[in-house]
Parts: sequence; C-alpha cells; structure tokens
Amino acid sequence: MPTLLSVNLNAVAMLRNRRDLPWPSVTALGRIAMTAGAHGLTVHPRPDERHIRFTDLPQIRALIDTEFPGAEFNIEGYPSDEFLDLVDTVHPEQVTLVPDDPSQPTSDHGFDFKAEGEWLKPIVARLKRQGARVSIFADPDPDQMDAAVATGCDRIELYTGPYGATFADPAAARIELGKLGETADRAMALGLGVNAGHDLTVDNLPALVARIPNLAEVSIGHGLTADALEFGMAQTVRRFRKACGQAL
Ligand SMILES: CC(=O)[C@@H](O)[C@H](O)COP(=O)(O)O
Ligand SMILES: NCC(=O)COP(=O)(O)O
Repeated sequence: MPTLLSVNLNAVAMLRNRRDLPWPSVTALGRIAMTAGAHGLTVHPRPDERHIRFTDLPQIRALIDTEFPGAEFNIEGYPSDEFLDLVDTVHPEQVTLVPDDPSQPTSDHGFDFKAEGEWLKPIVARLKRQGARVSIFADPDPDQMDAAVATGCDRIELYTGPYGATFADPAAARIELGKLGETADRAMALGLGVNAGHDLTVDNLPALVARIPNLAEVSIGHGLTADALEFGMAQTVRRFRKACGQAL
C-alpha cells in the first residue's frame, strides 16, 4: 500500500487571514487538492485561530462528505477540553494529538509517552469511542514506543522536523532518517500504524518512504503550499503523490 497524502490547509488559512476577505479559500484549495488525488485534508486549529478558524471545520467536513466520500479529515492539536469538544462536533476520521503550547510558532516535538502516557489514555479512549482513529505525535525515539502503544492509540505520527531541517546536509539527513526508521520499525513491531509529518518536501519524501515502506500517511502543509504558489495546487499534489511512491 503506497503512502497516502493528506494536505494540511493551515498555510492556506494563514494567507487568507491576512485580510478580512474570504480568499484564498480553504475549501476551494482543499477541493483542488482532493480532485488531484490527495487522500485527505488535515487542519491544526490553534486556540488563537491564527491559521485555521473553528468555523472552517464544518465547511471542510461538508466538502469531504458531499464531494469526496471515503476521504479522510485529520484534525491535529493539543487535547484541551476545548479541542476535544470541537473535534466532537466534526467527527474527523483521524485525530492527531500534538503536545503544542499555544505560544509555540509551530509544532516542534512529540509527546513524552513515558511521562504523559497515563494522562493520554482516557483521551485516546474518548476519541476512539467517538469513532476516530487516534494518532499521536512522536519524536524519533524507539525507546518511547512501548509507552506509546500503552496509551491505546492506533498510530503514531513521526515528527520529521529535524529531518526536514537537514535539506543542505546529506550526512545529517542520513542520521535523522536512521532515527525515524528505527522508531517506525519498533512502532510497527508493536502493532502501531505509522504516519509522518512536518517539513516534508518532494525532495525529502522519497528517502523517507524508501526507509519506511509501510508508512501509512504523510500530512504536508508548509512545503506543499510553497510549491503550490509555484506550480499550482493540482500539479503540486501530483508531484507530492509521486514522491510518496503513488502511481499517478
Ligand atoms: C503537527 C504538525 O507538525 C503540523 O500540524 C504543524 O504543526 C502544522 O501546523 P502549522 O503549519 O500551523 O505550523
Ligand atoms: N502533521 C504535519 C502537518 O500536517 C504538516 O506539517 P508541515 O508540512 O506544515 O510542516
């Protein structure tokens, strides 16, 4: 099964929010991405709504349900009561829990499962009762995986930021890829599915999917939106799908 692509719309929303105007439209760009073969759409609403607004969520839900049934809505975020209530109203196919502090400019680490696993367990159970697949953002650290599986989650999402940061340093990239691969191997041996995301690009994806052949899904926003400005959203999605190893 090739790695699936979920297009993160946060960067599109951030551009829209520069003005009190409805463009670029998050749902229109989502529609183009889905028509070009993306498997799903990802959003990461933050408490200050600086990217995705809470009102975007039902619109994206309706887009998927009416035009792309079977596609997946993935909502990422810190599991505050507000976030969990928000998710409850939209019924995403997947929820990805991320240990973000509201003051962080972007996500920059995974959960410490050894320290926070007990706290995560009832949250995972609640989301699974609502029918969502639960994925949890994880650092590339194989030693964390036993505690990750104990939370009851279905998948981890490997934090690939440090790998993305090695774009000008092939030797460093090999080291980061090794850590990601070892963590994925351990997670899969324990029965967890593995997603990945953060700072992935058409250039760094092929080596990642070659090292982790059963990588279930990548969610990509920043690099993909940058390419969409140059190539257009539809062609960009096709380029990223090819980099994931998908047949076009
Ligand atoms: C968990 C993760 O890596 C992404 O959700 C990332 O945080 C995207 O959000 P921004 O593009 O808003 O930083
Ligand atoms: N989960 C990662 C994600 O959705 C997108 O991250 P990025 O490509 O914007 O860094």
